[in-house]
Amino acid sequence: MSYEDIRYEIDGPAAVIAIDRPERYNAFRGRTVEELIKAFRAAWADPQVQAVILTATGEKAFCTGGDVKQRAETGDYGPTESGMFEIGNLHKLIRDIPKPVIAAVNGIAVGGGHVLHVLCDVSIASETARFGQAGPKVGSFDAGFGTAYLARVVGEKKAREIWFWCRQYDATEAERMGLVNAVVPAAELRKTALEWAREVAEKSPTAIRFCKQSFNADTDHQAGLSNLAMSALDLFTASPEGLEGAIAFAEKRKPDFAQHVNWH
Ligand SMILES: CC(C)(COP(=O)(O)OP(=O)(O)OC[C@H]1O[C@@H](n2cnc3c(N)ncnc32)[C@H](O)[C@@H]1OP(=O)(O)O)[C@@H](O)C(=O)NCCC(=O)NCCSC(=O)c1cc(O)c2ccccc2c1O
Repeated sequence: MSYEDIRYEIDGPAAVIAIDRPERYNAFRGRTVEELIKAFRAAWADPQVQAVILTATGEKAFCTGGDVKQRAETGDYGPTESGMFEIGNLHKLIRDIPKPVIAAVNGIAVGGGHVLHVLCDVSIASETARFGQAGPKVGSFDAGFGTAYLARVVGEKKAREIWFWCRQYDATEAERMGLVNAVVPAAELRKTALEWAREVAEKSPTAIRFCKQSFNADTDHQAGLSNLAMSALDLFTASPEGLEGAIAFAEKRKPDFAQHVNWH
């Protein structure tokens, strides 16, 4: 399978999936999401693969969510083979693949990119990583799992702070709030993620599968919430208020949301 926006390789018992758009801080467009889905499905089907590592190329960014420049240009996240923007299906796949998914967060994880690492089973961060949500700054919101599951991870108060204030948190703060499992020097990130993959690969795959499905069962109702949020997002990101956020980002200016205040 050939990929343009990601890299896929097998390293020992692990499939390493890396988002490869460093010039856009590894933001995803529709094609990126489609390729990630293909890669996760390939990893699911491959009996040699006992764990998946999700990471990205370069030292700056893990993933900065939706490609805001693309959205400012075309009003959407660009063309795909299927004709659909399947981010909701990618979220479900990361949860449903019956193998542990390890996020190796090599840089900034923001917006929809932050949601991706939150959905992974465990997250290992480089000391240089930064974390946060950005939707309300750019006229978007990656709700569903992005809000409800985050609240399960860090608690309601912290999740609301993260979403409403759109601040950034360094790796030490992320570890303190239970958002990541370990923090390592940048140069040791891939080695550490592979060590975790090798260690978990020695365990019973069937026990792991049942454990993962059992953890998921408790929050699977959030998939319905995610469907609803994605439908709402389709409408909101194409609205004048949504577009103002994306266009302001592309024009490197502060968005003017004041004209859209409407509490009725
Ligand atoms: C991530 C930053 C905080 C980094 O700031 P910093 O100052 O370190 O770096 P720069 O701002 O100079 O960025 C360097 C370079 O990268 C480009 N870039 C960064 N992020 C993106 C991006 N998301 N899309 C496109 N390009 C990006 C940036 O323009 C610079 O390029 P130059 O050519 O100018 O050098 C900061 O960059 C930042 O705040 N980025 C935006 C983060 C963001 O708003 N992300 C999108 C949130 S919305 C979202 O993720 C989303 C998710 C979904 O699942 C959806 C589902 C359905 C519909 C919509 C969805 C959706 O919108």
